[in-house]
Amino acid sequence: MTSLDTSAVRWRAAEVSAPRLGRPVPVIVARDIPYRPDANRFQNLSIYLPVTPETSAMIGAPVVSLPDSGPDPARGLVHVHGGAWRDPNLTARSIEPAVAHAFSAAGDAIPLRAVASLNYSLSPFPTHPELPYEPATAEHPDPAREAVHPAHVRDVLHGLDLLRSYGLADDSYVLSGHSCGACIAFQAILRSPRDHGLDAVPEAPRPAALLGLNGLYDLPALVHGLGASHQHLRDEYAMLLGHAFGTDQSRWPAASPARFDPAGIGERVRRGRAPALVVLDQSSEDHLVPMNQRETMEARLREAGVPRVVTGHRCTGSHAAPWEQGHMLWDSVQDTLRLL
Ligand SMILES: N[C@@H](CC(=O)c1ccccc1NC=O)C(=O)O
Repeated sequence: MTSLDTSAVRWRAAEVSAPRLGRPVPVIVARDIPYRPDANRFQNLSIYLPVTPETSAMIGAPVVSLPDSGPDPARGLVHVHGGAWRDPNLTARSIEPAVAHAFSAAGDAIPLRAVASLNYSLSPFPTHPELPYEPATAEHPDPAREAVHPAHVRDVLHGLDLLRSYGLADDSYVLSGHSCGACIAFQAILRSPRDHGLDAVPEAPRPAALLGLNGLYDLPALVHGLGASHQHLRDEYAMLLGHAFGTDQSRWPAASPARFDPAGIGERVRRGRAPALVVLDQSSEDHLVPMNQRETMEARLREAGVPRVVTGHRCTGSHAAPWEQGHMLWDSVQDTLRLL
């Protein structure tokens, strides 16, 4: 394997903000660290740290590890953004409002030592209002927007492997995902890298918990089981899932976390590859995702014998509100940390 040298990226001082916070919050950040040797523009991740005397001293230094967690079992958050596998305007930066809330407390009150947010290659989006991309007719090919499953989850597994090399250990972090990002996070943890065709990539560090927010888990049901409230989205979902998973719908169930073999999920929990805690939160006012996505996923996890499957109640309002507002995502993470 080609070795990966990410030391060209350096820690910097920056500010992040959230709609409900009166002023920006200072952070230390390393942006867009590539996790593949010949990374496209989305094969990278960003890491945010609270400002402390130790992290301030890192400004200007190359990124070679996560800061030491010290004696306290402070934890990390790793996030996988949404955007229907296709929206180039929805990136790893969508975690910033939640980071602002997380790091707005003073010093010792901050319960996280680091937040990492992953970008990953996207699928074509020919009908995007400002940035349409259709590989067949594109003037300039853009490999970063031509991913088809399992390319998205492979990217995320490579990103988690880079974080492992930086010191991310088993049980040291919560893995969260919003919308399709929840799908990808669950695909990455509830199955092995080998199941996704990655023989050379080790298992991801085990998250202490998985947190799914307004998540997509059952792909066939997004076309054939939307229910009356979301029925009008049927054609849109058929199109976007066709780009992300291929138009052969017989392949969609095997890619759906809510349809993974329960015995296989149970086995991964017993072998210590999947967490004993999963929190699923779905806004009942979400105009893009019906409640049955969470319900089906929850039922499958219970059937698989995951020790604690908890329904979160922080997500309200629109589909994007949890990350746009930041506080819902952060409250969900805090609830999850309290359950550990
Ligand atoms: N602007 C986004 C909206 C979106 O994220 C989305 C749309 C339909 C169903 C699910 C969505 N998000 C899941 O990641 C898009 O249309 O790609």
